[in-house]
Amino acid sequence: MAAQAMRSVVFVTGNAKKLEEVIQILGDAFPYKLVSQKIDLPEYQGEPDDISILKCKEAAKQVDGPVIVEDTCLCFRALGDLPGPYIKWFLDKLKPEGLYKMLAGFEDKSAWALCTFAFCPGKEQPVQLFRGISEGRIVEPRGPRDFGWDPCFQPDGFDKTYAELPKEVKNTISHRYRALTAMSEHFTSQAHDNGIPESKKKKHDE
Ligand SMILES: O=P(O)(O)OP(=O)(O)OP(=O)(O)OC[C@H]1O[C@@H](n2cnc3c(O)ncnc32)[C@H](O)[C@@H]1O
Ligand SMILES: [Mg+2]
Repeated sequence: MAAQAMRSVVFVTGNAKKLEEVIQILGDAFPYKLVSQKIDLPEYQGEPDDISILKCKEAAKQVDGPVIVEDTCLCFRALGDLPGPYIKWFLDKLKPEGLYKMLAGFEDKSAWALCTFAFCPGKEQPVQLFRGISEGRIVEPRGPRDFGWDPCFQPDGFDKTYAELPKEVKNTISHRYRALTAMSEHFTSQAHDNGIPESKKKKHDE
């Protein structure tokens, strides 16, 4: 099938590392051509679902076409799930060391990462959400510093932080992997329902 016959969708993010992981995780397992656009969307406040919906609607307005956005929260149980959607600012000011120290007075170091992908087919259209969660705990930072709070998040079942784990491992267990799997499955079954045979859905480079 010719590449131009494939519908494309714009992934809007200002975060190059997110984009890198999304491309690595999706591979060709997505029935749309993913095009990226770097736009720094507003950091909304509120509940994660509401934030993702607002963010996606704004992206659809700016792009004026089908878009995907993603929002990531890091929630500390001892802190009533904060910083949650505000993790970006906490990380920016405190760095991974400070995130770890925030829990010094608490026995419970457990945390969970939530990734929400939001899809909107166009301006003024409804938004669909796809979520993925990874459970873990906040530890003294270890490993490379190239992506956000990875050095201080140790996923359950592993003795390494996200930063220490090989990318191929993080990308098969992460909050982002789980959310992308949910989104991919949805669109793949939708493409199937629309009568596009399985063999044509994935082989878009032929
Ligand atoms: O333009 P967008 O897509 O919003 O990119 P962003 O960097 O602003 O991202 P968020 O608003 O979702 O804020 C999440 C924060 O958590 C960081 N982050 C997101 N996913 C991460 C991951 O898998 N590992 C470590 N840090 C991550 C990210 O760098 C931000 O500081
Ligand atoms: Mg953001």
